[in-house]
Amino acid sequence: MAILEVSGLIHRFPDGTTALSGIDLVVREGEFVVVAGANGSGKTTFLRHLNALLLPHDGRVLVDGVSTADDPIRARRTVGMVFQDADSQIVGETVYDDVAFGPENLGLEPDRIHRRVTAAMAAVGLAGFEDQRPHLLSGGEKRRVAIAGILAMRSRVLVFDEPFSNLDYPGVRQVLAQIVALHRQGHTILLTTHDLEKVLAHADRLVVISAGRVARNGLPAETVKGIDALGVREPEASRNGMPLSSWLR
Ligand SMILES: Nc1ncnc2c1ncn2[C@@H]1O[C@H](COP(=O)(O)OP(=O)(O)OP(=O)(O)O)[C@@H](O)[C@H]1O
Repeated sequence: MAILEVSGLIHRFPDGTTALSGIDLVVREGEFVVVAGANGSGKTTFLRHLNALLLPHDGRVLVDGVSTADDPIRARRTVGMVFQDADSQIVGETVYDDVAFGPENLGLEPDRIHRRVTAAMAAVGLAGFEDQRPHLLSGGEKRRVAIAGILAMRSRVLVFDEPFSNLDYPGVRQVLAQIVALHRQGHTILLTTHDLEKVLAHADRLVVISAGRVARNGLPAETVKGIDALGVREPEASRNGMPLSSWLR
């Protein structure tokens, strides 16, 4: 069953830049899709359409069968987004308040909010951080706070824009392990990265965007071959004819 159906999606910015020039993509519930592409190819603009932060100028984006233009609130509840810049996503004075922000906006009762926040924080390994100030956490911890925030919303689709940027090796491993665990629990995952080496072994599909269009779409091990021509580095293992390996092993 398709949870996301994008067809003929066009996005133009007010200055005339056409960032997306006809994206077609279907994502099934429970899939793990990696979206790659050179700088400026349109990845972030595309992701922002999935939870109705942007709306199509032409074409359509269906989330669980409903157009984002018709019901943006529903799209925002279904699709949770972890932005590249973790600081821009912090809204609470404490980690607890920050994670509680989403469920509070859903209008849930305090008891339910508390249960959801506690469960989400435990799931990302942040139990005990409740009273800390989010701005003072490390980059990896901030990203885990953002992940807890979308878990507390019970988002079925989790979208990560460059989740490994600015993280050290343990930080990458922690966030990657978190994403892989969420996929195993049944969440649909979409993730952009310039560093396919870290994640491709876990993905069901690789989609490459070039000049605002889907240039490639298929099984990771096949689709990644010769990808350099589209401005994305082919992992060393793939170049050498070896199976894709994971940073978690
Ligand atoms: N607010 C904006 N106004 C005008 N043009 C924009 C705006 N935001 C992005 N663009 C342009 O739209 C195109 C797609 O940008 P986008 O950020 O989606 O690319 P990206 O693939 O995510 O790039 P990166 O890998 O650098 O993050 C680029 O040409 C970019 O310059």
